[in-house]
Amino acid sequence: MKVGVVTFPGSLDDVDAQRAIRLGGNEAVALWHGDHDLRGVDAIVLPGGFSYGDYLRCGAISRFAPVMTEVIEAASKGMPVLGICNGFQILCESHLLPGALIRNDHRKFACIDQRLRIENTSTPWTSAYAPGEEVTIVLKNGEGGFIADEDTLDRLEGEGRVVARYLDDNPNGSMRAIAGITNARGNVVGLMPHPEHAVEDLCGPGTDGLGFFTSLAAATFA
Ligand SMILES: NC(=O)CC[C@H](N)C(=O)O
Repeated sequence: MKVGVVTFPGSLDDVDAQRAIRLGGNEAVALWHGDHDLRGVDAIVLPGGFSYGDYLRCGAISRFAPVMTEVIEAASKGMPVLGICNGFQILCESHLLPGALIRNDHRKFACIDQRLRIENTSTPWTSAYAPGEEVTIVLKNGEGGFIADEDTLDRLEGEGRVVARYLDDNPNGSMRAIAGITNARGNVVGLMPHPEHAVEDLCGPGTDGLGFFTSLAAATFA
């Protein structure tokens, strides 16, 4: 599978995402925020970082990058898209996912190894996990508090669209301890923690994040 990773000005984790994609058995393709085509990729990762310096709100300017027109169109046709942290913020700003990410409730940047439960294993990004599997991956954000109105939260829960939930302490005040969600079709996933930083034993908290990238290699979709 060819997986494009979009680099925006201020992206930080694009190279780590490319490496994780390769370790997961896929080919990584570098895409630039100013691109007008997706170079034949089968899936897309919007990586973490501080795109456009987080000005206005995290992800608010990136949403208008030229490449996002193509990403939004491809996502609406079913292409798998994973937004990690800043990428999750961009997906919410683009309205590919509901809700918003706001400043952490404790007002500090959080950087920790975070325990999560994977609750939806039917997406192309999470099928390698067992339902309810508990994993530990890195979390690092300043605006990671997931919020949505009660109806939206109930719909996400009712339709099984909460992909991952925080265990132990809620690190940023996210409503219902939500760490990741998917769209109604299940192809677009936003995740606040960083699976691409937990793919090798040499560094980080083990390899629990690798499943996000091996899932994709095994996925078949229309
Ligand atoms: N690690 C990240 O992608 C951080 C995203 C964003 N800059 C924040 O602080 O919330």
